[in-house]
Amino acid sequence: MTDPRLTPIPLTVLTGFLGAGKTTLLNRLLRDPALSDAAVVVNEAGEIGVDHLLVEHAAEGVVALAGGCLCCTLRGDLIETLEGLLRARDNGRIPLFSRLMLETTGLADPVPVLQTLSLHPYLALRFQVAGVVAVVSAVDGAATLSERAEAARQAAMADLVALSKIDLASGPEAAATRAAVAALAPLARVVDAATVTAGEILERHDAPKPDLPALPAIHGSVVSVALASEAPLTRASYDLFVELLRSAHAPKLLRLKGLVRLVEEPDRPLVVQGVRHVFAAPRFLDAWPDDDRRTRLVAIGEGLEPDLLAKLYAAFAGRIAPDRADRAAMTDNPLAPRAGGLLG
Ligand SMILES: Nc1nc2c(ncn2[C@@H]2O[C@H](COP(=O)(O)OP(=O)(O)OP(=O)(O)O)[C@@H](O)[C@H]2O)c(=O)[nH]1
Repeated sequence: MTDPRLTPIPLTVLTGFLGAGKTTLLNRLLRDPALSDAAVVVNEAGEIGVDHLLVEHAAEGVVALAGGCLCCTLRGDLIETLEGLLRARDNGRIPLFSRLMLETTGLADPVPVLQTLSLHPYLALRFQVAGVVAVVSAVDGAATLSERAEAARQAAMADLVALSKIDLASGPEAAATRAAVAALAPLARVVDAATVTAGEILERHDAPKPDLPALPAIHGSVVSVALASEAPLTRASYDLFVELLRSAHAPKLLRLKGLVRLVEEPDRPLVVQGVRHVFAAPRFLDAWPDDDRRTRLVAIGEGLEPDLLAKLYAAFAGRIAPDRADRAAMTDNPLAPRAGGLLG
């Protein structure tokens, strides 16, 4: 019998522009038993990774994080991550996963990713690319595909295009997105990201791919800015910060995401999800996903100025929470009774 460790592992590349809905789709798929023994690699842009914290995998599931350059050239971190996963699997340190889902960054050029997976001597032996799934937002897909070279290349290399946010899109928006997808990826199957099954995603796809050369650093002037702070923010400070960020940087801002520690709810993080000017209603996770309880935000945008953003953030993150100030004012009040008094 052949050693199961040596059978090539089917690998599905999940790509799509910033905020298109890759993690949302992945989380839904990971609830399907067909993916119960899948490992997940999240390739993240920027210094602070938050995406992997938002992937809801089963407790024993394997989620690895590969950081790196915004455009993800798969040279460096991602290769090391994949090699490390194989080593850990072969040594029995992690479960013998039978599939790999690789979520690329929203700015990834998928061409070098696919080239490396088929040309790297060891990775090509151990993995078999089963398909490329591109998530495209039905709301602004047509504009994104025409304005962003990365998004167009992601769709062009896809075997299957999953249209997300159909629930939010108007009829004309969805129709324009479908037309733009059909022009770029005429052979790809187009499905609804909200209902596509794990089986459809995982089946082996062999749609011929256009012969595109890899482009160097096509993300151009897109910058990723990481903001983090130890002290919790008040809800009011957070809301004001986001409001100012939106009004001052809206045209440049492509994505804002992260976890926020609030004074009012320090034991569970607020999840922030903004895609261009559209911000989802913030929701709380039940608990912090790891030991790091700092507020961690990542802003990605065209020509963002990291210093300006950091100063804006510091103005709010550094502010003393009003409830503490009130308390201090009461305890320091010379007229208040001392021991056993007002505040004990
Ligand atoms: N209404 C609606 N919202 C969606 C849908 N898909 C994604 N979203 C929302 O869009 C935002 C971005 O979704 P993500 O899944 O994080 O997008 P992503 O492609 O993983 O983002 P990056 O990794 O930053 O590129 C979140 O607020 C999601 O809840 C959808 O089909 N319908």
